Amino acid sequence: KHSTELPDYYAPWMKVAATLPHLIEGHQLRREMPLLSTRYLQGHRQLRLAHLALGFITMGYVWQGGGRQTILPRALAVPYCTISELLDLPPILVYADCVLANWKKRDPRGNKPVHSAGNLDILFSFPGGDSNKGFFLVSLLVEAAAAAGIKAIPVIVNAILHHDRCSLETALQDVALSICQMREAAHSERDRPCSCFSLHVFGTSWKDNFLMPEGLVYEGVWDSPKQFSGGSAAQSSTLPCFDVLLGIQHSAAQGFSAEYLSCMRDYMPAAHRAFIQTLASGPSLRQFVLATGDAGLRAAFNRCVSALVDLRSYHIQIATKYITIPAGRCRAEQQQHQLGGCVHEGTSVLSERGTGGTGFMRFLKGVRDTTRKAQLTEQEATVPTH
Ligand code: HEM
Repeated sequence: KHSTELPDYYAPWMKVAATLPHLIEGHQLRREMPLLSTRYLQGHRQLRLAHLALGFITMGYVWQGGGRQTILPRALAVPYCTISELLDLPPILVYADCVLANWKKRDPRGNKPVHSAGNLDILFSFPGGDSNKGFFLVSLLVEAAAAAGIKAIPVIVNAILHHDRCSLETALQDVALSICQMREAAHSERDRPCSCFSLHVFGTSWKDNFLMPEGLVYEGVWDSPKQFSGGSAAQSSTLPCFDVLLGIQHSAAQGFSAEYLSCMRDYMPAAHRAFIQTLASGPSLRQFVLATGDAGLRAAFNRCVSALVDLRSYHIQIATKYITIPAGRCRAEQQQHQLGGCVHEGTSVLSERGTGGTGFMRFLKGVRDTTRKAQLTEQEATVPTH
């Protein structure tokens, strides 16, 4: 069962996390908080919920003043790092927190399917109201659409091991359909108010960030400051799973993409990481399809690749709509009015974010173009593979 509540003992965390936008806007997020033990947290789901709540509080605390806060107080740092170690996740808000764990059913007893947006709500958010809620829920629906494709992966591996072409073709169709449905899930939510702007401020890294060149001091945990990357959908394990399945390697001409993407794996839940590693060390689907010389299988494989190219092309459009355009608008506003306030103070952080300001477009297009090159051609199929 998905956890949306912690034992009463943790009410101080849950209360602060639930009122975070209000506290940040009023600059009321302060150091004072009781140092709570982590020993009353039971099981993986409660640990994940606690990691989510402390992640939101930490990001709010650090960025409410535009990055002037470089020490995370002991009462936050100690339990946060203990929980992070138990989960094998870094002590920063990750995608697996703010998207995968950050939801509840509006009507828990109702009959509406959980995947319907109308029945979903988020647990925690940053200032920016419905806009960052939109980002979390859109991403969650895209993840839900990927589930059928991920479930087809073990079927594919088994089919390769047993030379079962028929099951393989059906499972590849399931993967292609699921990737198409990820795109549709993102598209169907296009009218939802969604700006990643506030998320890009409050989800910012303290790694390679000029505002916090040393990183963040986790008081009472480590003697020296630590650097970690902020939450990004690049930490989703869905597309890396499909990349590995289809033998798409983002290393070729793009050392930069490869390094960033492989670094993002450290921000995924341990089980997701392990799944991707196991898949990478298993039999090669690509080699198997080539070796069979079966045109039907090749077409099914290529439909998966095309669906992934379409998804990445659409993703480029949404990144433009939700990041490039709002960030440009905000910078222009800033120049005109010299605005203050925490969100605007954080604008400069944007240019240093993730893959680096406008550089992310080049990165996203490069990744999409490498995906396109993974199409199997008839000539390739006739070249002996060993
Ligand atoms: C409003 C929605 C979204 C926006 C604005 C957005 C924006 C971006 C940006 C700017 C990057 C560059 C890397 C970075 O800065 O960290 C990125 C990378 C990435 N995003 Fe998104 N993203 C969105 C939704 C999603 C969703 C829902 C998924 C998948 C479930 C996703 C998957 C990825 C992946 C896998 C990468 C790495 C590049 C790749 O493999 O194509 N994104 N995204």
